[in-house]
Amino acid sequence: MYLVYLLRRDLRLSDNPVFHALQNHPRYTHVLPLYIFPPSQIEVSGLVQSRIGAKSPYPEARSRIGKFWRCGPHRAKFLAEGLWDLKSELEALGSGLMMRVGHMDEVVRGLLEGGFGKKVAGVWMTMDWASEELEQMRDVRAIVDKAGKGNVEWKVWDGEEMLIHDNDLPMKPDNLPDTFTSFRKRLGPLDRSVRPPLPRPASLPPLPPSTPPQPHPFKIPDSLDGLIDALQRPLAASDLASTIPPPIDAKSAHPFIGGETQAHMRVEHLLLSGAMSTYKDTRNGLLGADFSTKLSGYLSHGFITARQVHAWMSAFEDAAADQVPREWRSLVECPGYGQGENKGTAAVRFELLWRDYMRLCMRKYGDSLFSLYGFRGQQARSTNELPHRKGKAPGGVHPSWKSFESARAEFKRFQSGTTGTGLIDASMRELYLTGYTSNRARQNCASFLAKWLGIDWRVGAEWYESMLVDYDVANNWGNWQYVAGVGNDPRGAGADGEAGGRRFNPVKQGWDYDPRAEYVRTWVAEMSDVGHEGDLGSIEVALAGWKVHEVLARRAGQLGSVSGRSKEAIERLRGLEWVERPLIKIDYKKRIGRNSEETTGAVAYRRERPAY
Ligand SMILES: Cc1cc2nc3c(=O)[nH]c(=O)nc-3n(C[C@H](O)[C@H](O)[C@H](O)COP(=O)(O)OP(=O)(O)OC[C@H]3O[C@@H](n4cnc5c(N)ncnc54)[C@H](O)[C@@H]3O)c2cc1C
Repeated sequence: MYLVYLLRRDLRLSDNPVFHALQNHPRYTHVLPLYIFPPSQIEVSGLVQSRIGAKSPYPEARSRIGKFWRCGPHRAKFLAEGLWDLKSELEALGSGLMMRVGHMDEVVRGLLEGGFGKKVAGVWMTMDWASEELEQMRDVRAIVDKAGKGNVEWKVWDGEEMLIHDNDLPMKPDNLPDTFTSFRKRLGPLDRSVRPPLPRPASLPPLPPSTPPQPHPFKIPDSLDGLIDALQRPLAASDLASTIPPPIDAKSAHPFIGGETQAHMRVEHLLLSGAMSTYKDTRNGLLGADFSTKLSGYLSHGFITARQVHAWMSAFEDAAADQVPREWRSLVECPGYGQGENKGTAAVRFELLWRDYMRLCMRKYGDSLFSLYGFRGQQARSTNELPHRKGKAPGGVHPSWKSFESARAEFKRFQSGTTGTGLIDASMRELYLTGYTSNRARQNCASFLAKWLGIDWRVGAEWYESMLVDYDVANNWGNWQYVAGVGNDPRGAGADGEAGGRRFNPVKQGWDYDPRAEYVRTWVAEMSDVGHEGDLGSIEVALAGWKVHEVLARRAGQLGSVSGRSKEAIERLRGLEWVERPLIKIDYKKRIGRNSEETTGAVAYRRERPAY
């Protein structure tokens, strides 16, 4: 009796309910773990066999509005690494992983009607609440019912990807409060509500003795490098690559390899190095690998679960060394070991709850996750608020979003990091080049696009979907909505500002979080020398390029006080189109200390307009 286990975002052995249940299973003699590349979500044409005339039968996997690749090169690589890791871990247990291309229901039909004959007695998968994934599940179920003729067990397991299990929530997802704070308050102390993770299986049933081949025209590569190449090759030609000058000496904040093994190593590193304990103080950082956990990519692909992170932090806090993998025993020597929850571990849990909350919002609001007026639009409709009639969009959101069509050129400059606003440009270039950018930078970029440029925020969300290594349906679209003022942010759609609600002033945020313009200098090659000596005038230029003339004029009589390198770097900016003509000039004046503008010490800020 064979079982087919369809994997999606549960690409791990430990804390996996299906693998857990399959140890010594009485019914299934053979199990086929199967990963299917969905051609609408990831471009599969690179997996076509290189024969003359061979062509992918599927349309390109592009986004709805901006027509970007839905899965860009960074995530494609991270996914391939994770699949390869899972494959070798499964092989070590006497099992394996089969990879295929196609619509999930087609592949399952092929196995039930052809490949395995009548030997398949079960098809299992884990739950995923995103709308495309729900549809996939419905389609597979229909095939199992039809082709299985009642003889095939169909089972959908809880994916266990939440920190708090559904059954332990004090409310049903339909009654989820519309603010995170109310949700958090209703949960009570976490320790009682997080279930322990499931152990890694010690053994698994073997693969079926033979597995049907991948149908023509596709071929699954037999090496990790081959798989990465096949997934990245079709994505290669991008006109942005020629627009973004390569940064000098920039190091990715996300140099990590995909997969469960690496995910565990990352948690080990965070605990051993103390980075988990200092997280609260460092989390708004912009540069380096350890200012935040960088667990998002591992969580998004299901290489690790939130409750594993919680459990390992708890083991560290409670001096329960037997609860962590054996190799981590040097944990006992780390500062903070056995001293209970600290500021850092509490803050990580808090963020993991945000993750749960975004998932629950997706369940509550379904497809309005992707609609222009978002959750607020749906809330307004359900309360019979019909503000459109009064010339307003639902929930107080300003209605005049520019469409992608009408704002193509502006969007291109946003994408390529040539807006003229330093923090935004650095982040957009970092995203394109590495697949990662910090939460602080994401908030600013989303606010810049949606609230300052007034462009349809969904195009930004699509671009993030394409570029992010850690793309996650609920987190990405939910956070974009939140910042755009159409999601569950109580201050999101107030009266302030033309586009409605709270918005970040990216120049002020630059001064607050990148006060020496190191982040801008790292990613914006044209700015690499601007401000490197820490003089405030050139930092001002790095953060708000259009200030170049003002700063040079201010210094006309005192240029001797600025070194040649800094002065030349600023002067070189004068001819640059995107510096001279920024997309928008956002006002912010820093109050200059008494000692002169060259002071780099403590500074006071004056708000020119509401900024957060
Ligand atoms: C516009 C925008 C788009 C985003 N898109 C994504 C996305 O596609 N995938 C994604 O995982 N996160 C997304 N986030 C949330 C957040 O920016 C990332 O989770 C975080 O930057 C990842 O880095 P980290 O793992 O070091 O996070 P840490 O700061 O170390 O946080 C720990 C974990 O908590 C969770 N988390 C942290 N912040 C949030 C948040 N605001 N909402 C939900 N969960 C959170 C993540 O799982 C993260 O790994 C987005 C945020 C914004 C503002």
